[in-house]
Amino acid sequence: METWWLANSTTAWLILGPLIAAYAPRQLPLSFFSNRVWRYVEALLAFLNPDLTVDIVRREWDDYSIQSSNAYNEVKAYLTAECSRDARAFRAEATGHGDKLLLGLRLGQKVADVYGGAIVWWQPVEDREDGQRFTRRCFRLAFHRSRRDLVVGEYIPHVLRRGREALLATRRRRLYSNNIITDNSYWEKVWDHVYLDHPTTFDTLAMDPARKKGIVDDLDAFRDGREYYARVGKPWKRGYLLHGPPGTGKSSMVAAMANHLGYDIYDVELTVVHHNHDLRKLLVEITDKSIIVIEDIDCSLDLTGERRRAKKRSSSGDDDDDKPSKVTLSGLLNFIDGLWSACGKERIVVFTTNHVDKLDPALIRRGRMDMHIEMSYCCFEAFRTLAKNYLGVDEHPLFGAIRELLGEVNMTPADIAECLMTSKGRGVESCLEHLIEELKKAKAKAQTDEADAEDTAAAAPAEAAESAEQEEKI
Ligand SMILES: Nc1ncnc2c1ncn2[C@@H]1O[C@H](COP(=O)(O)OP(=O)(O)OP(=O)(O)O)[C@@H](O)[C@H]1O
Repeated sequence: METWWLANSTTAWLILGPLIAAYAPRQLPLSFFSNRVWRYVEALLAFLNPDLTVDIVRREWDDYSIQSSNAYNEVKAYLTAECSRDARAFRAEATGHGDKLLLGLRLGQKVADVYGGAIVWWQPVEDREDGQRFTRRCFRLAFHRSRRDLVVGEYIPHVLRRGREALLATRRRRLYSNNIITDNSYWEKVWDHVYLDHPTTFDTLAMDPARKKGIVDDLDAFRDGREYYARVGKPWKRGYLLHGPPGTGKSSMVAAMANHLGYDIYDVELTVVHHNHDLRKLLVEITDKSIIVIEDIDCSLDLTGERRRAKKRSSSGDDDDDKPSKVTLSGLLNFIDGLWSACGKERIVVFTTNHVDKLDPALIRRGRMDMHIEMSYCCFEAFRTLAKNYLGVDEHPLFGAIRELLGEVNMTPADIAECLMTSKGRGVESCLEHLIEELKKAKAKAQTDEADAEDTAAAAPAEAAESAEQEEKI
């Protein structure tokens, strides 16, 4: 009899237990049970369903913002590297390295992991919380409640650390560009990306070697500066202003920086960002270890005009002036040192311009743009790098003539690279001779332009006097 009762009650609990655990209301009115009875019920429920779960969500959001989660990507990388062998259903992704595919867990696929003697379960799931309009994707971690301290205190940090390492090892760097943001795009993708395969490195970038070394050292100090930035209480961010004529290598410098540091590039096209608050949407989606670039910043927005307009408004007392529909200087300054300082780390911002004198000093003051780098016309040392890149030579008897001409004439590295490319296949000597011809032509043109300018300057007072005389007669 006793055995029968035990068998039947055990079977009943095995069937009913999970149902009670799943459906029992969490907050029954306390008046219904005495405290003590309720505690027994809680203990029973815990006994029947002792697992705890933690969701690592892909995107974190509150009522006002949405943010990609680094932790989600790290968990994904960890599971792909360490646990996917036991899975049966996969999701394949291109690695970008040859024909290899990376196999990740498919939605719903459960895998086990063992750590410190504890078994935990991972499952990628998609669900919708009560009251939420949108489904959310997450990795759900389940473990026995007795392992809570081990899992939360040691296992999760271990997973994130290993995931970060796996991401770094398999990562293909990306070049992001921003989409047009509409009012509906709160939940849409604000960045698109392609994989970054730019060949420029600091070895192939043509510029004065001492200045190049200064920049590389500065980048290295930044990359290794986690503790330094924490100690001095500054956000781990750095700003570079690249200025110089077209074709001197500003974009190439950004690519070299990204290749050197192993960072992604976020290329911000400000002309399609219609409001200051849209910059915020872009910013919160940017991942750490990235370079944010705004090219030709002087052309991207009326940075000088906004201050003038502000002055005019305050003098006329007209606050209801039509608001600028585009990003303003103050919006951009907030972007750089407001929110920008408050979230994310290990980020670099780069502005490029052909006209540094047009920029508002507030935008480029030290602290916002920490290092101003002038990209200038090709010097002889820079030419040597180009000769090595394009012709594969370190020395040549014609280098002397080229050195002399480069001291007298301004030619951009882009123009020199073009000369060396167009004469490809003709042999080194012939290439260099072609370049010398081009340099001589450029020198002759510069001399003619200078003479013309002098003539115009000399003629100007005589012309002014003549027109004044005519005005007097009238
Ligand atoms: N310093 C340089 N070192 C090596 N190559 C260079 C350099 N400058 C220019 N080039 C060559 O010229 C091309 C154009 O250069 P790049 O776009 O980097 O110049 P830029 O200063 O950004 O020009 P722009 O102001 O017009 O955008 C590059 O693809 C590269 O081949």
